[in-house]
Amino acid sequence: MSGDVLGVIADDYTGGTDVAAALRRGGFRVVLHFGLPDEGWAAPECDALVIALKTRTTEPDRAVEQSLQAQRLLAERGASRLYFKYCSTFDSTDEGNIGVVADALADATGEALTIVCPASPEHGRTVYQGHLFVGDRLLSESSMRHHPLTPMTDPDLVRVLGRQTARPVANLPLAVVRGGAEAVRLELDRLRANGIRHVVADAVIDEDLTALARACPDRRLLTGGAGLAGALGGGTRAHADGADLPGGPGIVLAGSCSTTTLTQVAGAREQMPSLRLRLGNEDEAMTWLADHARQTVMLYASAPPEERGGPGEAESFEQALAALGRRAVELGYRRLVVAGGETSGAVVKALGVESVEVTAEADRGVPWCVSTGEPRIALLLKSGNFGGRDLLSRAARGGLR
Ligand SMILES: Nc1ncnc2c1ncn2[C@@H]1O[C@H](COP(=O)(O)OP(=O)(O)OP(=O)(O)O)[C@@H](O)[C@H]1O
Ligand SMILES: O=C(O)[C@@H](O)C(=O)CO
Repeated sequence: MSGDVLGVIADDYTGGTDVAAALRRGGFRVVLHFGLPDEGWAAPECDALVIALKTRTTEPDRAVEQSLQAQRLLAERGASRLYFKYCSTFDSTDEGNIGVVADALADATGEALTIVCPASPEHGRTVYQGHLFVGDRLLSESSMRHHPLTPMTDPDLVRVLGRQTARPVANLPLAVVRGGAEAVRLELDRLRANGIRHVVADAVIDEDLTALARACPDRRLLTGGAGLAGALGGGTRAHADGADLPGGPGIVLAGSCSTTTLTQVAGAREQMPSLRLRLGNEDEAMTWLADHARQTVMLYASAPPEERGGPGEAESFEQALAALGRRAVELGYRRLVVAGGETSGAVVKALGVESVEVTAEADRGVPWCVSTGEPRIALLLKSGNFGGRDLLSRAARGGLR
């Protein structure tokens, strides 16, 4: 692989598929790798190479180390520009990891100033006066304030990031963004001359992201959600059609307990045989799966708060769903729909899938990923908060948008 490749480092697996989908929509041919590739990995020909890590909630030092390793691997594979993708709800804590990783990547790429732009208008994430909104609520008034690992209780991203880095942070106001690419470029030059390292950019509609992207054609490092990444391609949609998915029945494995996923699980239960996984019925679930192996089915652990086990059970559910995923492939399933970021990480690891080609989306930000190795497996890894009510049932049958 050679030439002008965009390198992307995502801080979780479903975030990796989200940014890959946005890039594909923006006209890039995208290859996605789950976890750090081996040194000798020969990346397939592509315009954007995404390495999805699981660094969102790890120790900051570990997140930095892995991100730097990914940066080096991407640079060696022709990536002249780098994009650091984190959550559109800026999931992080005062200890990290967005600030520390962005600093390390800026130092490694020799970039003096970075854009910080989690806005994804298509998902209702907008930034105004440096404040992040989820729909019509400030971040701190959204359900993210109750997130178990990264509770977001401060909507002012200049302040939030200021606690994660010792380097100066400033806001790029919407008035400047609306002035267009040249106005943005001049203001970024001024901020850089004043020693600013991180610029939290306001963006409310897709055109704001386009202006930001146009202002930064040569920046070696940009950071943000899927929205800004998608804008980098200029939206030519050159690679945005169709998907050649393997046939046969599909299987849904749901471990996300978000409100969106619970609604989707309820929808899928009306459409296909399903079994709820509880700790203790794993063997029964394996037998049930084998008995239904010619049908499109769903196995789910997803449950509302009052029916959930404690946090100590989360890992057990992930492992149980991962084992069921592996068994499903042995039984001949070639389309797997997985709900939840952590759950997706466990399933992907159990399957041994590393590199995938990113193809058409089943819903906004939820693309089909087809393994490049054998057997050819199609995976739909769904972020907890993404997708309409019918997504799981539709996707299990190979549906596209
Ligand atoms: N009934 C249950 N009781 C306790 N924990 C559960 C139960 N069902 C699922 N879990 C766990 O809840 C966690 C859900 O996290 P996961 O990242 O998969 O979903 P999410 O947070 O909704 O997705 P995303 O990170 O994409 O927004 C997993 O660790 C899963 O094993
Ligand atoms: O940016 C988002 O909201 C998603 O891609 C994500 O990172 C979910 O974990």
